[in-house]
Amino acid sequence: MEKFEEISQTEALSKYKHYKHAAHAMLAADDPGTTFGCKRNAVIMMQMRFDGCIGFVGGLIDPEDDNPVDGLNRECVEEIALDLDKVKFEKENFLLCHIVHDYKLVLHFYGKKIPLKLFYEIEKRAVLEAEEWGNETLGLIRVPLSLFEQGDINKRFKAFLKHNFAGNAKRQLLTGMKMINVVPEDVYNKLLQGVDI
Ligand SMILES: O=c1[nH]cnc2c1ncn2[C@H]1C[C@H](O)[C@@H](COP(=O)(O)OP(=O)(O)O)O1
Repeated sequence: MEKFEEISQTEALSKYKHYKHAAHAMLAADDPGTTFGCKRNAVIMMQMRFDGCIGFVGGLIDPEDDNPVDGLNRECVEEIALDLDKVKFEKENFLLCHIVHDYKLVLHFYGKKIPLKLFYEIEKRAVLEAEEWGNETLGLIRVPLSLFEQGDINKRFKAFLKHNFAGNAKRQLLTGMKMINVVPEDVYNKLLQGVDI
């Protein structure tokens, strides 16, 4: 079983520089819309990967990169044709770092919120322009964040979490959405009812 340990990014980039490093990122936006009468709250972008798992955009970075965020931006251009003049990940968008010693792998995670209009533009551009579309990236997915008003209120989100996730993407999702306040705290707590982080 893979064991993901949280580690500071500084330690990961010094002591474990010789490991493989990957960087992935969460893009999110507030969404005032409704789906079958339920408020959507927000959208988070994930992708269906070539291996059938769900993950975030990003990938392995070159050892020559000064900082993982440079490799991340390059992967975002390849996978979703991200227009870096409009949205670019910066060092300040760093959220979490995990290490898996068995695989000599470090996973850096970033996240930021953007306006909904821009989120939609990124989705459309990815299909038309991304070099890796249909290859590494089989499709973009919006994480369902709507709640029912009664009963099994977080049924949709819990069903989503039953998919297979790449690496520690599920943990990145649950932790990252809290760190960048993707939804208000009360909505976050309801979404996570009965969910193990
Ligand atoms: O979204 C993710 N979150 C955490 N770890 C992930 C995610 N997606 C993949 N991974 C893991 C799986 C692999 O061990 C490495 C490298 O990932 P990948 O994106 O496949 O890298 P390349 O596209 O091959 O450069 O991270």
